[in-house]
Amino acid sequence: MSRAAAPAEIRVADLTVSHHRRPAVHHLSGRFAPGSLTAVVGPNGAGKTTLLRALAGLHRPDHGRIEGAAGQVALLPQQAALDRGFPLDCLDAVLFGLWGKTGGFRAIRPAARERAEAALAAVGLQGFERRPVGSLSAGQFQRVLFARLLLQDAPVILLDEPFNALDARTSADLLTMVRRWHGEGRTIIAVLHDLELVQREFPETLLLARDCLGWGPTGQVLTAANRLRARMMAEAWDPDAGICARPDAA
Ligand SMILES: Nc1ncnc2c1ncn2[C@@H]1O[C@H](COP(=O)(O)OP(=O)(O)OP(=O)(O)O)[C@@H](O)[C@H]1O
Repeated sequence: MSRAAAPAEIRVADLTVSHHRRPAVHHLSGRFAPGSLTAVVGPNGAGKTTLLRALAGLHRPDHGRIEGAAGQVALLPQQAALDRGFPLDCLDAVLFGLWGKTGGFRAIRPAARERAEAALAAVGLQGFERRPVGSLSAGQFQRVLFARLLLQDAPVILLDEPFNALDARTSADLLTMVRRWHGEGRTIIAVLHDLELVQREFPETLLLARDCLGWGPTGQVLTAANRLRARMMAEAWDPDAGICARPDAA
């Protein structure tokens, strides 16, 4: 591992997370081992983003517990969830990753600025420091967000659809960074839709369709039967279901 502390095990116990009291993640229990590389897959609306946000401490569970995640997580949000309309240049967007630690740009030290410049260079964006983020292509912006993760140097990295809508070259470069982080002993949890990529690169998989349909070695989770079940549960999704509709729920 480079500089980050070794990750702790993350344990999820009977976790339910809701939007407007309707569960998006329902009674999930399991563990992410330190240094594991896990794909979170499932149909649209399965609760994948909600789970990542809960792990990052951005969405409070209404039932159950998350242990071991607090203070060691960095999150790459979905690009679609980000507003690129405000006037921010690439260097400041990377430095924004330190916001929680510094409390504002005035407190940014020259050493942090140098590390942010080095992070931009590491993702192939040397010379982009003063470019407004609003002027970047989707791929360039994703590189900026990866530079921010580099600067954050967290033991646990959460990635929400990190390769969505990227060209082959950008995806390959960013996948190389994910492999490197994994090689450094960090815990990586990534929401993905490309099941071929998952089968090739991710040893562990959590298959979610609000309820957990499988969590463990990818080959054992991504069976044809489990994938069919996930699709059927997505089709059966009832937006008006009450909280904790599962009959055997505690
Ligand atoms: N802010 C919100 N307000 C109300 N409902 C929400 C909100 N965010 C998510 N939901 C609902 O919670 C459920 C899970 O959404 P979530 O975004 O976690 O799914 P997902 O698996 O990440 O989907 P996708 O693959 O489409 O990104 C969906 O039914 C969604 O409509």
